[in-house]
Amino acid sequence: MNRILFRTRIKFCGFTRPGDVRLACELGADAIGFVFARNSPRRIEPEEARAMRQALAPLVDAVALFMDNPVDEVREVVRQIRPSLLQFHGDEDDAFCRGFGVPYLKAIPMGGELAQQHPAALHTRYPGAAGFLFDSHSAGGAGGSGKTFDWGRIPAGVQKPYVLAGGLTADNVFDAIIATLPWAVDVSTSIESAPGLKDGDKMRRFVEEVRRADCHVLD
Ligand SMILES: O=C(O)c1ccccc1NCC(=O)[C@H](O)[C@H](O)COP(=O)(O)O
Repeated sequence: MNRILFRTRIKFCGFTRPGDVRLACELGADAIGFVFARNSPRRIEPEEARAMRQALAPLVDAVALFMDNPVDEVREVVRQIRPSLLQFHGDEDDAFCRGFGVPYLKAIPMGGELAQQHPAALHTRYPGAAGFLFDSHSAGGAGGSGKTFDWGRIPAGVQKPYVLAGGLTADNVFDAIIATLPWAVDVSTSIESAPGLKDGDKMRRFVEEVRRADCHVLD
């Protein structure tokens, strides 16, 4: 992909307060993630997510995140929130992920066996995916850990857009973008003061560093 004038998209994930959503949009987020995974400290109910959905600025995507949720739960979120993208972190297969009529991202656990496979295996296993999200958790583990993984493990030759996630911070996102040239970056922990509570200064610094990487001329 030609990176001249490329703009790395930014997804901020795990919101629980409408005011944080408004601020994130003003600061330049392209997508806002709402977590419906069970046992997550950032999990919200569909009713709460509706209020935050209304706080979204125009042209900013709402992403609904799941991890092995029952089909009825996903349906209910889709009905109430109307997300533009779904994100699946569990053992969901392509048929399940495609079954809601909304484009989806499949999270790939970089601590898990899928990470070792040839990219063709990812495409074969998830032909309907709009893209992949490489995150630091192991298979069966939850995201939002604040931990990084070895970016060198991202399979070369992935044909779909991919999102880099896992332990990104304002201090490492410049290097992460230069090293991996992702379509987008996704962050949760490092822009928080506590799980689910976002911090304006941390979000601003993160956006500034992504913009700095986008202005960096590659050799
Ligand atoms: O955020 C969670 O609590 C969560 C729980 C279960 C599955 C996935 C989860 N989050 C996934 C995300 O999209 C995070 O933004 C991504 O893992 C990066 O998180 P972090 O390492 O904290 O920046």
